[in-house]
Amino acid sequence: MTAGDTLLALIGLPGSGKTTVGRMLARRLQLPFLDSDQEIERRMGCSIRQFFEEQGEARFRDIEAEVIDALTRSGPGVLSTGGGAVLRPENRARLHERCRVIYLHARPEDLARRLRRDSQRPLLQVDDPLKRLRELHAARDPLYRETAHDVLETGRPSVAMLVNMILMQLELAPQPAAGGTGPALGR
Ligand SMILES: Nc1ncnc2c1ncn2[C@@H]1O[C@H](COP(=O)(O)OP(=O)(O)O)[C@@H](O)[C@H]1O
Ligand SMILES: O=C(O)C1=C[C@@H](OP(=O)(O)O)[C@@H](O)[C@H](O)C1
Ligand SMILES: [Mg+2]
Repeated sequence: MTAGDTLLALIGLPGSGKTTVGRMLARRLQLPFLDSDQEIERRMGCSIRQFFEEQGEARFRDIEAEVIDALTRSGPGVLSTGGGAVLRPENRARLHERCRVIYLHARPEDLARRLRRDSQRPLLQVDDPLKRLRELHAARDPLYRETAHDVLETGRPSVAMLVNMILMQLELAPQPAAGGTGPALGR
C-alpha cells in the first residue's frame, strides 16, 4: 500500500481526534483532506449543531449517509468522519470496502476531558457528558471495530505522535530503500 493510492478513513467517538489527526495526516501526506461534517455544513449552509436543532438527528443521518457515499468514492486522501458514521450498515460497508479504515480509540474519561469546553457537539450538550460518552462507547465500540482495518489507542500520545504512528505503522511515510515491513496496527 502506498499513500498515493489509498483513501484513509478515520472513525471513532467525538473527541477521539478524527478531524485534528486527519488534517495533519493529510498535510504530511500532501493529499486532500475531507471531513464529512464539514461537507455537511457546506451543503446545508449551517453548523452541525444548528442543523440538529432545526431538522433533528434522523435527517442529519440521511444527509450523512449521502455524504459518506460521495466522499468514499473520492480518490486518495484522508477522510475524517463524524462519530455516528458507523451507525448505519450501509455506511459501515462503504467505509470498509472503499477505504483503509483506522479506529481512533479513546476512553470516555479522556474524551470528556478533551471536550469539557466544547459547545458544538449536540449529543454532548447534557448534564453529564461523561455518562453519555460511556453510553456511546458501549453502543458503538463494536461497530467501530467491525468497520475498521486497524485500531489505534489515542489515550496518551499527542496528535503529532499519532500521525507519526499512523505513517510509520501503515508504511505510508516515504521509505528508505532498504526498509523492511513493520508491524501492522493491532485490532
Ligand atoms: N491525541 C490527542 N491528545 C490531546 N488532545 C487531542 C488529541 N486528539 C484530539 N485532541 C483534541 O480534542 C479535541 C477534539 O478533537 P477533534 O479532532 O475535533 O475530534 P473528533 O473530530 O474526533 O470529534 C480538539 O480540541 C483536539 O485538539
Ligand atoms: O457522534 C455523533 O453522532 C456525532 C459526532 C459529530 O462529529 P465528531 O465525532 O467529529 O464530534 C457530528 O457528526 C454530529 O454531532 C454527530
Ligand atoms: Mg470531527
